[in-house]
Amino acid sequence: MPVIETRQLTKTFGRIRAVDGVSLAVNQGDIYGFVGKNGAGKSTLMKMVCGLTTPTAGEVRLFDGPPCGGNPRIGVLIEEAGLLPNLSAMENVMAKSLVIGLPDAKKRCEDVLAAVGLDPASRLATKRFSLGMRRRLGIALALVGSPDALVLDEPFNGLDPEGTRAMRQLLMHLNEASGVTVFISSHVIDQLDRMATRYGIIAEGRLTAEMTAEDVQEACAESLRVRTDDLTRTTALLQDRLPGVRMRVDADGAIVMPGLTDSAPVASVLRDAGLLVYEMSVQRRDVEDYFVSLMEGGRHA
Ligand SMILES: Nc1ncnc2c1ncn2[C@@H]1O[C@H](COP(=O)(O)OP(=O)(O)OP(=O)(O)O)[C@@H](O)[C@H]1O
Repeated sequence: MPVIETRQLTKTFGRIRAVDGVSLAVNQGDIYGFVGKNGAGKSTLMKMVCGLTTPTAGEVRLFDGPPCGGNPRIGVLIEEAGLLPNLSAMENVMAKSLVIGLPDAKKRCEDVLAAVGLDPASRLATKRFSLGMRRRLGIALALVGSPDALVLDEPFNGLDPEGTRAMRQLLMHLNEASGVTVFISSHVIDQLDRMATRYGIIAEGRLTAEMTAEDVQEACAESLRVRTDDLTRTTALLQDRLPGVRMRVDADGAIVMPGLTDSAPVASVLRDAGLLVYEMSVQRRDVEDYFVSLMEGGRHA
């Protein structure tokens, strides 16, 4: 079941089409990594999902129904809305838990602050917080109501590598242990790698690709790359002689066989057929390079 669904969602600011006809579905149990360069439209889409801004066109559906204001089943971190600057971290989460009517609020607030690495006993006003501390508190506020789903816009911004790792682990634990669905944006693919179960790529307001973590693994797996003087014959021959081997053809006419690293059987087929081999190499595509190419607006190869 889709927890979050957008249908042809569009937002324009004057002539800028910040989000341009995006239809995506975040399913129950997904950690959906929403990836795009600065200004690609991630925050604008997430704000529409959370009802913080109205769509110019299209529709948002939450839990298979129309969105209702401030849905308590969804915890949100978008920019820094909601921090009370003169209050401490504990007072901030307590304020939110009173608004949503949490039972046993004090214990829940202490637990959630500890989980994000903030001291519940600290009296420091949030206006004195570093960017990383504000991010942690924002995540605590998103979590305090034990939501079924989280919408997190660039949650790792301002966190150091150790803080990023701890936060990733926390989110993965919530997903695995409690089935919390996570819709998370980032322009740094490294932050989502080995965490996201699915990805959506946004470039200039458009969803240019959607894929599973397995798709990414396959696209970036070690592959044998072969280029000969006759692509059609080579493809037919390899399909015939090496059944079960997956193949794709790259833009330069090379046949790429993901997962195959032993060149001997391929070399022998090509030699017997008298084909001229221009190139035969084992290559591995860098995950970051792959995403950068998709973020530029390229299609999912
Ligand atoms: N309130 C606004 N008024 C005018 N233009 C806006 C407004 N909000 C966003 N935009 C424009 O819409 C486009 C998408 O912006 P958005 O903030 O959604 O991108 P983003 O992918 O979240 O970027 P970042 O990673 O930098 O946060 C950008 O061109 C931005 O300048």
